[in-house]
Amino acid sequence: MSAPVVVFDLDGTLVDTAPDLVASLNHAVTQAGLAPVTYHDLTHLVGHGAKAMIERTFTLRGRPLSAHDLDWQMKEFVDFYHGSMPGESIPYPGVIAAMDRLAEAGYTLAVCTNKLEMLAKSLLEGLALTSRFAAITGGDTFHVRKPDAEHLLSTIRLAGGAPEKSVMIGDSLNDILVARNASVRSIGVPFGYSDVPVESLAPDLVIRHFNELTPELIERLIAQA
Ligand SMILES: O=C(O)COP(=O)(O)O
Ligand SMILES: [Mg+2]
Repeated sequence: MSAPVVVFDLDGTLVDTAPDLVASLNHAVTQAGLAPVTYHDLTHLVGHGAKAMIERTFTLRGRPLSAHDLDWQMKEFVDFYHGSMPGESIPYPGVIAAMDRLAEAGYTLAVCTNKLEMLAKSLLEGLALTSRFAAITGGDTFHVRKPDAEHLLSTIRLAGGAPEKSVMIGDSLNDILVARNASVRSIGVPFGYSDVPVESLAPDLVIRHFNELTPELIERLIAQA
């Protein structure tokens, strides 16, 4: 019988990556003459991977972006971001202790992010978190990514778990949608980068702080499935 699996979104859920995302995005777009973006802009830019974040920035600034320039921007962004890791990114308050509690209770942990897998793995390595996860998947690991159910289902499968005994924890629409599409229970967190209140995304549950994330909470959520 497989252990319950708790799947974490990365940006805005497991780790506060905003300062480094803003710095790396601005490193790229300001070279094309765009005015830098702010932390506040990020809530409208993050969640669909680096390519979408760059495209959205050019749209925000009313500037065209050719396929060639997008490739150049992606290289500038990825090289700068990868080179600066782990930078100022820090795990959210209480999440390390929560993962300790879940692991001690025999739970399996995984990461399912739309960040490029290479960047996600490099960041988690830089934060010495890699060994905690049975699976780490990015927006480019499979042929689909969140909110496509297959991204989450494949992550759970890779972690050796079962969807009906899994919970997805995330900060944005893609996370709650991917869980719903995969018939997996979902927990929303309000401190990430969503452009709407996480409650409005109708997760199965909202926790205000990772101190609330306990094996008992997960058991209750899975039992309701
Ligand atoms: O890279 C992004 O757009 C963010 O991805 P995530 O919130 O799924 O971790
Ligand atoms: Mg997120």
